[in-house]
Amino acid sequence: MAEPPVIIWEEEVKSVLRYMDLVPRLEDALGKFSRRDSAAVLQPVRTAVPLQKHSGFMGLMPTYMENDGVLSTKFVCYYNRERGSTLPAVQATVVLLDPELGNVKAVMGGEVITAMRTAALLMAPGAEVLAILGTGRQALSHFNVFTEMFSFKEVRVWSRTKEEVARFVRSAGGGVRGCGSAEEAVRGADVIVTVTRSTEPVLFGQWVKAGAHVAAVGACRPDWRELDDVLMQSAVVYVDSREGALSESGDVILSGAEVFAELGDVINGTKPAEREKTTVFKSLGMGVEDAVSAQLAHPGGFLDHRLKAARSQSRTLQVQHGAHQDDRHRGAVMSDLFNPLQQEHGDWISVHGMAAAFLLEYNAIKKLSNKPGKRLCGSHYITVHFLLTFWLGAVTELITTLTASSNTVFRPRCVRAEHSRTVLRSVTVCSRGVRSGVGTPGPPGPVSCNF
Ligand SMILES: NC(=O)C1=CN([C@@H]2O[C@H](COP(=O)(O)OP(=O)(O)OC[C@H]3O[C@@H](n4cnc5c(N)ncnc54)[C@H](O)[C@@H]3O)[C@@H](O)[C@H]2O)C=CC1
Ligand SMILES: O=C([O-])C1=[NH+]CCC1
Repeated sequence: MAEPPVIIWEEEVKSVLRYMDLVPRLEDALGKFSRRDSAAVLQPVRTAVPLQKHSGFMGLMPTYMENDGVLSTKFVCYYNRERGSTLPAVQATVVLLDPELGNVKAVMGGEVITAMRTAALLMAPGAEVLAILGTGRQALSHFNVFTEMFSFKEVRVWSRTKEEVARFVRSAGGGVRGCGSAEEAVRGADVIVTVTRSTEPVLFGQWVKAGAHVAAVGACRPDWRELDDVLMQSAVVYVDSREGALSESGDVILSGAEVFAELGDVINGTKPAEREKTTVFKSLGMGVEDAVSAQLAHPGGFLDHRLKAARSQSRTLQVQHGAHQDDRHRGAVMSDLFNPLQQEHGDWISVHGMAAAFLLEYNAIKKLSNKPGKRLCGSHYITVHFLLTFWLGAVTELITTLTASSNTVFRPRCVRAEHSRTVLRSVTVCSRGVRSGVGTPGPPGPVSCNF
């Protein structure tokens, strides 16, 4: 008998998903998609059911990743709202199924997934000025990921009303310049993100600096536009899916622009990233992006430990969002390395590790001291004590941690959180250097680091 489906609310998804985990998986998924290997990714073009009365669509986005055993679909409703409307433009739910039995395993809030996986595709290392047109949900997720991964000298934002701009500047927590016109925002910008609900162009080629990168995220219907013909025809155009762009993107279809490549082609190295030229990435969103995001966040998935921790109101949330800002990256790296490290009582485990270390040390010193003519005292004793405590402490703590979080009888029931927030911190810092090959913290490589 299949288990009943688990419901995972938006707040839970939010506390589990992090760009550090998402980015490499999206990169992998886009690469697989562009290889058109049906056992890797099977993803038909989104089916859009018109919701005439409400000026919207319901999109159905099924995806099957046979090799990875992932079957999912997203239901997403997206709207062309009236001016001044405060209703959301996008509402989404992701459903994960068991590909063998066909039962629903999890029903998950899809809005955080949609916001994060869309923003995570748009990276621009080396760029100095970022301009965002639009101040809604996607605008904020793009701002968050860009400023988390890169350091822009200037971030500008424009929207249709001063109030919206002011609200965005407030919610972004400073470091953003509100602009009075779209032109003012984009002139001279290295990266421009269009995240509006507009159905007419809001960005014009004559404003765009040569060599800039434009990420066009809105305009997801064949008769909706965000970019004008001049820009579309003069830029090198990248898309997420060729089939998708040719059936859904007004910017591509109505401008007659040629699609140069999919992002996955660039990831696979089969098409170049034309860094010197003006580039447009026309994003429409793909089911496979939702599938890998949902797979990460669902029970039993790679981040299961975080989900459990989030559900039991663990301290994980404090590590992620709270006082320990610098632990955000470390925490993610830690979970990459030792996943699934699941200690809610990390300190409890650390104490056991330390106790084991002291026992070993006691025995070692006793043995040394018992050798005839080799009695330890004074500075020798202190040196041996220090070395043994340090190394044995680190090693035994790690072994205790791994054992306690393993799927064996040695794992105590109470063990649920990510790691000790005090004693294990030294190990966390070390592990970061080991993984990245460098000693200093830093973000991972971006998905489309190519622009
Ligand atoms: N490519 C993708 O994967 C995805 C695309 N989208 C699309 O991104 C766009 C933004 O989505 P959200 O941020 O969720 O919407 P939202 O409603 O939160 O924000 C929309 C923003 O666009 C502005 N806007 C609305 N009409 C405008 C117009 N005529 N001219 C200029 N600005 C206008 C609003 O003032 C607001 O700042 C939508 O078109 C949505 O369909 C959303 C999710 C994923
Ligand atoms: O991929 C997605 O979820 C969407 N694309 C356009 C609106 C929603």
